[in-house]
Amino acid sequence: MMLMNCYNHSPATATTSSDLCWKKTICNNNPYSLPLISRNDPHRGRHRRGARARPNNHCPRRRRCPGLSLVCSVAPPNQVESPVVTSEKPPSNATATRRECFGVFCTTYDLKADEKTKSWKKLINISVSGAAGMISNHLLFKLASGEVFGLDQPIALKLLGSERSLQALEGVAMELEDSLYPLLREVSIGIDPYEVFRDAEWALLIGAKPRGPGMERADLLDINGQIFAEQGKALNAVASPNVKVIVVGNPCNTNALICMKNAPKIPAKNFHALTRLDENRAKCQLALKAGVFYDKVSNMTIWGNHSTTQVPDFLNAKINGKPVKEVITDHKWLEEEFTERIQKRGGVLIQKWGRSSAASTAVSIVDAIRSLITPTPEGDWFSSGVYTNGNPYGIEEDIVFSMPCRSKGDGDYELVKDVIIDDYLRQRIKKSEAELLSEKRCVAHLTGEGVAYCDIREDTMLPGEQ
Ligand SMILES: NC(=O)C1=CN([C@@H]2O[C@H](COP(=O)(O)OP(=O)(O)OC[C@H]3O[C@@H](n4cnc5c(N)ncnc54)[C@H](OP(=O)(O)O)[C@@H]3O)[C@@H](O)[C@H]2O)C=CC1
Ligand SMILES: O=C([O-])CC(=O)C(=O)O
Repeated sequence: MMLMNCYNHSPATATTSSDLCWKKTICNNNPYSLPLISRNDPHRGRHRRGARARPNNHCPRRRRCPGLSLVCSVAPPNQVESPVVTSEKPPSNATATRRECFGVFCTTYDLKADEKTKSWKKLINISVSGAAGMISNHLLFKLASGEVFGLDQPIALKLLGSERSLQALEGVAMELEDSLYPLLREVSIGIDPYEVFRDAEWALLIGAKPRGPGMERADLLDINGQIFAEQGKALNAVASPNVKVIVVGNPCNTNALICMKNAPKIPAKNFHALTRLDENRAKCQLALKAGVFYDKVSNMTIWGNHSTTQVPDFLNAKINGKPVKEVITDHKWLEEEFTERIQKRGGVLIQKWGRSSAASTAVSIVDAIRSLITPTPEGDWFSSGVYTNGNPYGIEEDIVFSMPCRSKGDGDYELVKDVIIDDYLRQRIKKSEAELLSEKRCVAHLTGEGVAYCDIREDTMLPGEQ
């Protein structure tokens, strides 16, 4: 084992030289943000592999907190000017290039020197936004445990928060420290996406503003869209060129589109909007109705938007390898009750639980990742919100739409060709398509496609809204 780094202390927590190392993204206007240095630290002066040497006393340079670099002003939702979509890092972030680490994760080890770990794969970087939120609170521990990427895959977690959540983010990082996960080799926290997304191989974009009382869907699209435009630019500038991006924060399909459009260097195919929770919900309800365990339900597609227009496809789904309609003969239930139950499941849960699905969402993010890194079982598929260009179903191009996918386990996917689309399905797919097209018009100012025009007629809902 090689101990390779220095230790810094937060004024609030510094005790002895061998205590935790506290390095965090800091803000000019935050006096708490300049960490003290332990001059007694025996390891002072020995640096982490790949880290830049610091100025003489090891004090990290002050860095500027960029906040949101908005690509356009927030204008009335029906008339907004188009920004220039650029992949350049805004000048205000110019100094923010140093890698961060947190606490015990500032220590690095030579994995190849240890019998138990020398056969492990190369460490991968996973960036997570909204890392202090409810979903992340479940997800991060699953990632760290090895249940997602495997027990021979060491990981680095790079956690993105904001000024408002920085303390909470430290709490999350402390819990990760205290969990002693063998595979978790690095943790860093920060509020600058240009820092946190650096070299990311996976970006799990969870952070988003929830819709407040009286807020129109168009407002939500604009506010969250700006976050995802900024994060797209940051990914474009600093992430691994083949980074896989899973957008969870709502409205996730259009957020994924915005993110993708602002990251022209990253293949469009690499962007996903999470609809796996909807797929899981649909499998559960079909299993319940058929009186079988839910592992008997396969080929479950969610078509369209992660909203109440989504279409859970009972036509192509199977139970014990048979078409659902042969097993569940109450077709009225399938068309009406089942469909609406899935579309509104999130809202019912909020009524019972008082907050939106967090644990099951985290599980579905795990499922979504695993579906991309393990070969899809023969004959089956999974749902993901992906870019429609070149789709074989006649769905309008240039939107992010949930469709059936298969993967060879290499992180990539292909759309499934052999699905049946009848009039019922087509009509409903069209409705979700129309909704996504109108969402796209509302955010044209964020995708670099001109002046936004917002004509959302029905105020459609996220699954969690009623
Ligand atoms: N696709 C899907 O299937 C599902 C999607 N979701 C969506 O996932 C998202 C996160 O849910 P959850 O973790 O429960 O929510 P939480 O409210 O617990 O956390 C959300 C995080 O988003 C960040 N956030 C809040 N407001 C803003 C803002 N104005 N600008 C930037 N970031 C903000 C906050 O992080 P910070 O303070 O660090 O900025 C916060 O930690 C929501 O958008 C939710 O609707 C939820 C369930 C299912
Ligand atoms: O609406 C929300 O925030 C929650 C959500 O997406 C869901 O439960 O599917």
